Amino acid sequence: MSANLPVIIALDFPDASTTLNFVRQFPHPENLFCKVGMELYYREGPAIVRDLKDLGVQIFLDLKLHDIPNTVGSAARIIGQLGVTLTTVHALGGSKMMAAAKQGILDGAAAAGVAPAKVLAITQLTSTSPAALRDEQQIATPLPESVTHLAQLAAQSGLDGVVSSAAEVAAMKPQLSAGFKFITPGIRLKQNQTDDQVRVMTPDAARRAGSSGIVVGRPITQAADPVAAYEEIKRLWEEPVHE
Ligand SMILES: O=c1ccn([C@@H]2O[C@H](COP(=O)(O)O)[C@@H](O)[C@H]2O)c(=O)[nH]1
Repeated sequence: MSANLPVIIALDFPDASTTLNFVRQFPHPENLFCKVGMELYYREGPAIVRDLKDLGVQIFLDLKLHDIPNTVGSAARIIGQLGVTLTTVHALGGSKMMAAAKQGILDGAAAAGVAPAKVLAITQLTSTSPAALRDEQQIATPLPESVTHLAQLAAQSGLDGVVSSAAEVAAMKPQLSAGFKFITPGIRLKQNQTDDQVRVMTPDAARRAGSSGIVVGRPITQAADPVAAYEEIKRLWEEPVHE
């Protein structure tokens, strides 16, 4: 996996046929990196991962596991067999749960003879505002510090990176080792509506902040011309950073 990943398209669609028709409109599906989330996976199961892999698509399976360590470890063992590139657990599940997830992925991958997925910790969802963190979760720590703390916990638990808003990356990156991944959803172009996202950034600002990869759903999937929207976001993401 290179230092900067391609734009990851969130395939938040209700079923396989809608998803595969969407992917097939791209001239080179084999160059795509796509995210399969709960909606699609709960409907279609591992078959959708196989179908996308058959088109050459690289997969981020974003199921955000969050349960007791034994349950997460067992589920991760199954995910590990699928041969996906990235997968997620919630950092708030704790260090034992994260370590169990990582071990489960390694065990599953070894059993299936595939490369193990990198395991990312969800820190604070990009739809969470500082006010919600304080008033709903009753976490008094400021949001960027909470994200940095959870990223350090994820690293100590053996995980490969985190999911956060790009807005937190510049502050936490110096405190984590080289190679640790910062994958950032909540990406919007200036003309896009923010929808339910709160901590948003443009693709070029995310790149300058140090994101390793951006995840983009509705600005591409709901665009009048998804291929053109993808190409524009990719152009901004890949724009050289001038120091
Ligand atoms: O903190 C998080 C973690 C995951 N996501 C996922 O990313 C995409 C974003 O979709 P948009 O349509 O671009 O808003 C979606 O699949 C989420 O489940 C996130 O947004 N924030």
